[in-house]
Amino acid sequence: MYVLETRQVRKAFGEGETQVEALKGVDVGVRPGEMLAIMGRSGSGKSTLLTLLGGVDVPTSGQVLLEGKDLATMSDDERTLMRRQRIGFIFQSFNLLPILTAEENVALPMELDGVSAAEAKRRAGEVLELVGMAGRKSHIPGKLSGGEQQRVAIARALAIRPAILLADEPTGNLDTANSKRVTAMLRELVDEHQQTIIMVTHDPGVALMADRVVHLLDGNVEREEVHRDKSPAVVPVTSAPRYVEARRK
Ligand SMILES: Nc1ncnc2c1ncn2[C@@H]1O[C@H](COP(=O)(O)OP(=O)(O)OP(=O)(O)O)[C@@H](O)[C@H]1O
Repeated sequence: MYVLETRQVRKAFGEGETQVEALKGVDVGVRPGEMLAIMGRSGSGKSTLLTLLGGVDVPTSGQVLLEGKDLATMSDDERTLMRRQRIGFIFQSFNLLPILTAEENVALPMELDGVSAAEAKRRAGEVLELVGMAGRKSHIPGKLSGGEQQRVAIARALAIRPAILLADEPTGNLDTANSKRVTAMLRELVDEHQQTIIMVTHDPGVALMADRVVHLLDGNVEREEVHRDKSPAVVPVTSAPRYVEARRK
């Protein structure tokens, strides 16, 4: 059972001779408490796929199902609400407001969503603690390292307790040390809090931390690598290799 999945998703941009088919019939899904990485060279369709998975855009054909419900059957308002309440987004650029403290950056979207200031502050404290930033909650982004800023952005995304965290190149702007710290933290969210994560990455080291990696090529799934099998029917085999590479039919 997948929390979020695509079924034969196609996405075309433009018309006629200038039409680009960014996705050509993609099936991917993420299981509860699984970390799925999406890789592929530039232009292979990764960002387009993430946009569809997050309900920011709709496919030309095929389905995107969140907990079994087809996003295309929702009205724009319903889809926006679903996105605000069920999906957390993080990006390569941290998108923090420079004049607000870490705590205020995390609390603000909740307050805009109608949560009281006191409750937003309480929840901000909780998620900043979760990402190891409780000690720096009064700092403005300019006083934080890139890795710390990304952790604040992750806290902001987690504040709504999202069913899925979607990450577009979360380590793309970070040096190696910070990239490792942020990736380890995402892994911890999966292992200790069963957070479900889908992340697009170019970095094979980051992808190695995922349970599964889907490789896209020219708008199709090229292959899938399983590092840790999170399917319910798995029987542990002690002699199994560290990961199994399965070519798709
Ligand atoms: N809004 C759009 N209008 C027209 N073409 C688009 C649009 N968005 C994406 N495309 C095209 O769809 C294809 C897939 O793009 P996409 O951004 O999903 O790839 P990507 O794998 O994320 O690339 P990158 O790693 O460079 O971000 C590309 O050929 C791109 O030019």
